[in-house]
Amino acid sequence: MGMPTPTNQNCLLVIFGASGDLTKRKLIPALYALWRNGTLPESFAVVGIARSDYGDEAYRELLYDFNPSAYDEDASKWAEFSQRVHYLSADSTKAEAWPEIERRLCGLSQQYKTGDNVLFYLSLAPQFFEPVIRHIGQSGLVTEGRRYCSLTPERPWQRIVIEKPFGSDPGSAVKLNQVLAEVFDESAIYRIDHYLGKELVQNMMVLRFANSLFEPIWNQRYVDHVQITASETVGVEGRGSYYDSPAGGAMRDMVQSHLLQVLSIVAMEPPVSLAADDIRTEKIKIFKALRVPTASEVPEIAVRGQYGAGAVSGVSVPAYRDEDGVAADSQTDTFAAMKLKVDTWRWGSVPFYLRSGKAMAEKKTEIVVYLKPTPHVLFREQAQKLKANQILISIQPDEGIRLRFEGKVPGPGMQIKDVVMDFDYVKQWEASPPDGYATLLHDCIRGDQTLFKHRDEIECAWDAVQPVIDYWHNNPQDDLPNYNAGTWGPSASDIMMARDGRYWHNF
Ligand SMILES: NC(=O)C1=CN([C@@H]2O[C@H](COP(=O)(O)OP(=O)(O)OC[C@H]3O[C@@H](n4cnc5c(N)ncnc54)[C@H](OP(=O)(O)O)[C@@H]3O)[C@@H](O)[C@H]2O)C=CC1
Ligand SMILES: O=C1O[C@H](COP(=O)(O)O)[C@@H](O)[C@H](O)[C@H]1O
Repeated sequence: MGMPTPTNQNCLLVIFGASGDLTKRKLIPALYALWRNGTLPESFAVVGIARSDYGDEAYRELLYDFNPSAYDEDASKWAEFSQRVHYLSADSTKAEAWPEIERRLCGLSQQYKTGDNVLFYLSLAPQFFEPVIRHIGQSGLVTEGRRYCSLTPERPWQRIVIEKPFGSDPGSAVKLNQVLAEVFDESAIYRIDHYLGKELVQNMMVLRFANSLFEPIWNQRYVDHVQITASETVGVEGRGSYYDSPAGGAMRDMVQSHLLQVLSIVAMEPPVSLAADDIRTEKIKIFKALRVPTASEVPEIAVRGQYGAGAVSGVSVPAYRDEDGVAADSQTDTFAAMKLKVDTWRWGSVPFYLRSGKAMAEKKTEIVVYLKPTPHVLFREQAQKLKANQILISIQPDEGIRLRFEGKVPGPGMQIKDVVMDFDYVKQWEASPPDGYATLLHDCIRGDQTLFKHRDEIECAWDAVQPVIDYWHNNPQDDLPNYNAGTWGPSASDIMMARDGRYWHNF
């Protein structure tokens, strides 16, 4: 974790799914950014594998043309970097493709002197994870005795990065973990969650553990509740058939993965050190402490939404059910909200409210910690107007941390109004936050698992949300769609908060 530092670890990066959106939009630009700031190893090369038919040069052109703005105005820099990027047309899910894959990887590792260090990146649809992992295991690329990750340059390593979705329910996640464990040691498995690469998520650790200001109040004695929101203005944007499949929906796509990860960092105990294992140990405890709801509790603690037609920032958006690949009577949740309890000494009865939705009024990802009122209200005449103190961590956009508290209005008398103290990331550092994929890829290459999910985190996260998913599956909702595109989601989610005497942070 932390600022990228030069690494002396050689590495051949093998991307499966190299013609896809993620590779073109995120992975190659992130590698280029790392190369530009000198944080890639000297001996480094990329080989992309997919079925589409390209030669090396045509593939480089494909990458550049997809996203020219990611590669500077200085075309010579891209030309220099891209010489390290190669392409192999092969169907990695098929055994017959593997002799050629092995031959090519061996050739490139000799050419670039990367030795036996290989980073496999599965940028594929989830149905291809298992066959490709098995083929990697059967190849000569991961051999017995080398299935570990090592920080010493002399000892070769092979690691695997696996993209989301990590399973679609507890059973499939356990199965995928088993298949991975047959080939790789846990210390060589990098389950990526791009939210953990976001600067303000990482800054949460610093906020909590490098300051004496926050930690003393970070508990059930002072915290009333915590809200974690990830609202998006986009709809499903061409991913309708995936999103509307049994593996899709906001609860699986966002809450089970990203939002629970964020929650674990908000809720964890201080680790004994910054070592990856120590941090992950504390996160795992939080995942184990998530209270698993019963079916009868679901209507009280969870809300499902689906958007109908509307407008986002003045632009018309069709109803979810009118998107390509979506069933006309779809029950899929494009919005999900859930109240969770973390059964630990620190958090007692403090509720954590999570919500995420597509086609909403605004794009924002934030954590808001609401503090309890003072034990005694001295300003009785204004008691009704006093607002809860809030610690707001804005993950994106407008990255920063804002404290909201009560202040005196200037002039005679004692008028009180809430004021904001603002740490604005861009103003403070005079730079935009780096892209999370650069941080995460760099960590994979240097062997730091801090920002990657352990198998236990994934399995417990599924356990916590599965009762809600099952309840929704067994109880179709006849009021869908129940929110218009461009709004803050279904009224049921406000009602869930109002039942607890609370409201969502919407400004
Ligand atoms: N795109 C994004 O922003 C994000 C994506 N992800 C995850 O990353 C992974 C990749 O996503 P994305 O790039 O969007 O997906 P795409 O559909 O754009 O790309 C998938 C890749 O898989 C290859 N592929 C398709 N069918 C087969 C097949 N039968 N056998 C072998 N290869 C096949 C395709 O190449 P070809 O047809 O040439 O073989 C292509 O390179 C997914 O798990 C996704 O959930 C996660 C976060 C964000
Ligand atoms: O993983 C995913 O994340 C994106 C949202 O990511 P963000 O960085 O823009 O907040 C979401 O659109 C997508 O559905 C989901 O799979």
